[in-house]
Amino acid sequence: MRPGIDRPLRIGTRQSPLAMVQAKMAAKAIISAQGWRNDQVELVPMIATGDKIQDRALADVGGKALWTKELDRALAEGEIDCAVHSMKDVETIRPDDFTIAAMLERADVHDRLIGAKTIKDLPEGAIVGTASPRRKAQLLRHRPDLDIRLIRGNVQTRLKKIADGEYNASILAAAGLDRLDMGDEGRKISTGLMLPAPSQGAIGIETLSDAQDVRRLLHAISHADTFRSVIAERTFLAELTADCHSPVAALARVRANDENTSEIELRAQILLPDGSESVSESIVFPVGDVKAAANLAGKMLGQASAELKAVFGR
Ligand SMILES: NCc1[nH]cc(CCC(=O)O)c1CC(=O)O
Repeated sequence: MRPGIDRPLRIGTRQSPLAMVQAKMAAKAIISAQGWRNDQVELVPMIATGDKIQDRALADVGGKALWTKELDRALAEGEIDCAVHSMKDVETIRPDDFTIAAMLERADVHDRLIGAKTIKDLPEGAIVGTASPRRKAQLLRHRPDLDIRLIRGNVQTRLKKIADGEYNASILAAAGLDRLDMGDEGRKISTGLMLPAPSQGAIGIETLSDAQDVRRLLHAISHADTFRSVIAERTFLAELTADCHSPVAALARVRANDENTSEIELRAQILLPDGSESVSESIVFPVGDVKAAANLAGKMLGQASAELKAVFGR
């Protein structure tokens, strides 16, 4: 049975509005690359554990696995042929029998501030809602006076909480807002002020390592520069042994150098959770130099205080 030919290709996704849009983007890319009819693919929406928990920071409950566990099970048991993920929510270390076979071209990597024009413009002591240790630490680094409080829920819920005055402001990924047709919401925060999370803005599609036919379908739609950049960011993250408690930012991009060969620029930041210390570095290395991103992590930890090292278990 060839998926897509003898039966529909089953694409697993979370059920949240953002996940559904992203899965449809992946489906569309496969359909157009193969010249298929719409009914040759089928979306299989599933509820992730993380979607049911709204009152605690996910980092305190079980981290990124909350987003992938149910889809992982469905993939392993053959209920779906592939799973679409926000790469930002995918653990750095994945089961060996799974392969991230494609990434769609990365969207806007920036974070957006909702509820104020700039971080500077926020009133003294303003309440900013976020569940991200990275955004919290970065905000406090610029504005130690801010009152950072936990906010959960999907994008629509968060916007409502700000409109209702429960929070003065919040920060959301531009990619998610744009994909939900809420591109007018908020103001872009520069990457110099707020470097994004590793993998932000990237959509990945995972399948079983031995599913050669599905891997071929996915390979045909993969955006090579996005793939390389995100792998560099994830290599950096893995070397830090960071988890979702850890305030870490990383952003890579592929660019051409003077000799017209491709190189990767990787910028990264690690912080203490209260923003009182941060180490920022960047490197440029040839595409294919897989060790370089890992080396950057070692170099940055070398510059960190004992307290900051301890955040990464050193
Ligand atoms: N952690 C939740 C999450 N995972 C991916 C996105 C946005 C889409 C993306 O980064 O690709 C978001 C929401 C947010 O951070 O605002």
